[in-house]
Amino acid sequence: MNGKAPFPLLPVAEARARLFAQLAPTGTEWVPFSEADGRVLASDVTANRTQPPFDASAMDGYAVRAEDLADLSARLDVIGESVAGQRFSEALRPGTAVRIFTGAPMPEGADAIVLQEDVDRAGDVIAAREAPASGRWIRPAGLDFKTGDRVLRAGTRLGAADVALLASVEALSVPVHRRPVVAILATGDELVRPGSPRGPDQIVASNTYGLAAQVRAAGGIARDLGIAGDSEEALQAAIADAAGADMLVTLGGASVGDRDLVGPVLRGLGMTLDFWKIAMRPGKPLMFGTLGGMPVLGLPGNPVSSLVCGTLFAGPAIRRLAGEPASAPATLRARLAADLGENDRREDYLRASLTREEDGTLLATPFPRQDSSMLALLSRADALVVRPPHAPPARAGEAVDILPLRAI
Ligand SMILES: Nc1nc2c(c(=O)[nH]1)N[C@H]1C(S)=C(S)[C@@H](COP(=O)(O)OP(=O)(O)OC[C@H]3O[C@@H](n4cnc5c(N)ncnc54)[C@H](O)[C@@H]3O)O[C@H]1N2
Ligand code: MOO
Repeated sequence: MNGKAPFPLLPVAEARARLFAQLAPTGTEWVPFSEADGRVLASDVTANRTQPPFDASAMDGYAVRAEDLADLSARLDVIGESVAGQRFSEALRPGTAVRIFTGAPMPEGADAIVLQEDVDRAGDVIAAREAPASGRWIRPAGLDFKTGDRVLRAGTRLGAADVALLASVEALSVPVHRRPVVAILATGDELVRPGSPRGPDQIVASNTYGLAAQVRAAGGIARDLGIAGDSEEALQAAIADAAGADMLVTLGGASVGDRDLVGPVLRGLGMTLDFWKIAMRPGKPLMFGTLGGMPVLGLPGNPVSSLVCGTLFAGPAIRRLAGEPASAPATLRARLAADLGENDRREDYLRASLTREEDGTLLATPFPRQDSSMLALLSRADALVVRPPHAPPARAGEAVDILPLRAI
């Protein structure tokens, strides 16, 4: 040690709060409801109709007056039929029943359904084996929603059920946030695109593609700015191509080496630096600032560091730009399958596999190697085990927070 105090590192949660503080959702556009899945609502949606629009049967059977069947020796005359799409137009008189099917309107005067399985029918006369209570198997008008009900909230990312609901409430077009355009710039003289000729000391660039996948998963549009060499001129020219994007993500050149020029060049172009270096492993050299109002996130170049920072910062930032609420990725609880040593001052995100015990408990096995260059290991990981700064040694069996990386 040279005796100097270590460079202060910003806690992960504080870094994310500072990032969110600079992000505003994109503007609004209208899309047909049928193309709205994956988009984020810019306004609440209210129902333009009532569902069901009438009291409806929930079962196939007979619409009756419950009081007529209080005595099971009663016989009821079947006087007609109500089907979905065509109601029985008369009212039910005492001592009568109407054949009815699921979803069909209840005839006036009927207050219960008796299931067809509970009925003996001879010609047009029925006897019930079960006495239905008043209201049984009836869906009252408006059970699902009524005209004017708020059925979806602004900030909701629309899924399959939501799109079906939009159809049902006849919200024929809906206001959604524009998909944020995220410019991605890889940096480094050593990098070449996959499939391109390369020299013996060159590396295939991979981070752009992982980041682009994360951008799309978060609802954004990835704009690939290519690879800039490690010179001020190359970086300046490439950064100019980010004009008009909603966010710029740079990859690599974020650390302290002589060729780590991304921060200095951005600051030279007028970027206001918000933070650089956070208490996280991998991902310590993460940088964030704003350039002419555009948020700029500088991710470290190590492939695992890039993608873990993408998961923890870029993804949530893009979701926020796309109109979702500001929130950290959700963690789950799991039990450790192995002992872990004491942690240092950086919040640790350990690549791990997941299995389930017989009772359903998740069991996380951190990989023995955690080098932030090892993409094959990240691809094999099911989750990241989160270890707070200065966590004491942990024993196998202890509960820990995990961040799932794939559906479990
Ligand atoms: N003296 C110190 N050295 C380093 C420190 C430090 O604090 N002091 N921090 C280390 C940490 S932690 C990280 S993380 C790295 C990150 O450095 P950079 O962001 O400057 O990344 P590069 O040097 O540009 O690249 C690192 C590594 O990753 C490869 N790389 C870069 N971009 C891509 C890409 N688009 N696709 C695939 N691979 C990429 C690059 O070739 C290097 O091998 O710094 C440590 N050093
Ligand atoms: O943060 Mo670096 O990502 O430890 O390798």
